Amino acid sequence: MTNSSNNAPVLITGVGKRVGLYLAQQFMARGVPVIGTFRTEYPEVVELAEKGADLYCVDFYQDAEVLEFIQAVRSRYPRLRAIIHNASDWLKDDALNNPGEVMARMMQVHVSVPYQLNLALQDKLAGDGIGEADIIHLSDYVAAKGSKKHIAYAASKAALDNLTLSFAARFAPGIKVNSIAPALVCFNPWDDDAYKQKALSKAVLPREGGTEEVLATVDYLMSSRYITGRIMPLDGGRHLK
Ligand SMILES: NC(=O)C1=CN([C@@H]2O[C@H](COP(=O)(O)OP(=O)(O)OC[C@H]3O[C@@H](n4cnc5c(N)ncnc54)[C@H](OP(=O)(O)O)[C@@H]3O)[C@@H](O)[C@H]2O)C=CC1
Ligand SMILES: Nc1nc2c(c(=O)[nH]1)N=C([C@H](O)[C@@H](O)CO)CN2
Repeated sequence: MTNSSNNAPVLITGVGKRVGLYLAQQFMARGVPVIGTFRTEYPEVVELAEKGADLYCVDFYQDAEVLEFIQAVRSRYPRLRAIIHNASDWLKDDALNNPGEVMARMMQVHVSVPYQLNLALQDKLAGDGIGEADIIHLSDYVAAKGSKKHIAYAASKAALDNLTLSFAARFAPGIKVNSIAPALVCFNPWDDDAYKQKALSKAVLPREGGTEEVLATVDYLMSSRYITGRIMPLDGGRHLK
């Protein structure tokens, strides 16, 4: 479990809801400073800021906002303990009646922004010892399998996993870089029973993994000093069916 030993903050993208919000809340509860990005200012975002999180409203589809965020972090923080790239837009291929725009958005939020943040903040992350700092990419089981209705999304998550390989090699030995590839963490409010039963039936462990499992995997990776360049499955045994 990551506590506030040297008090360097953890940077988490997409803290407005669900996984990102849970990770931010849990790190804050441990006394670990949190830098977070959000797009929509939900009440939970306001609450997180009131508890001391340093939050920035950043739409990753706006390049200027991304660059402004990078400059703000670089000017305010001498060190970072970790960067957790959680922000994600789960667009179907027919979402915008413009496949080119869908692909552009998927590559922007899941690949270009993590790429820019990793390069721009590497010197803030570099630890003194071996593997003392972390970059964690939230990927997806479908990066390796594909998806019939989220082709662009799955391709962008596969590209994100390729960033894991490249940055792990480039940033060693000070910084570990790994992906977490969940299958089913948590359903969305609009998911009906038929969808839920179909999704649950795809794994030999038929359940939602839960945000707690994502945090446990984050903690495992951050406590390691010997795992890098790996895609950590979190999928209930999807590959066994
Ligand atoms: N939930 C699951 O079962 C699974 C999740 N994953 C992955 O785990 C991670 C967390 O999942 P989950 O919590 O469900 O994700 P959600 O889709 O619920 O939340 C993603 C967050 O990213 C933000 N975001 C989306 N687009 C942008 C953008 N253009 N600029 C800035 N922020 C943006 C959203 O902001 P806003 O609220 O304003 O839209 C939202 O707060 C994601 O990377 C996801 O792909 C993988 C497999 C399964
Ligand atoms: N950004 C998001 N990515 C994904 C989500 C989500 O809600 N937001 N949900 C899934 C599903 O859980 C899918 O894996 C099974 O229903 C995948 N990615």
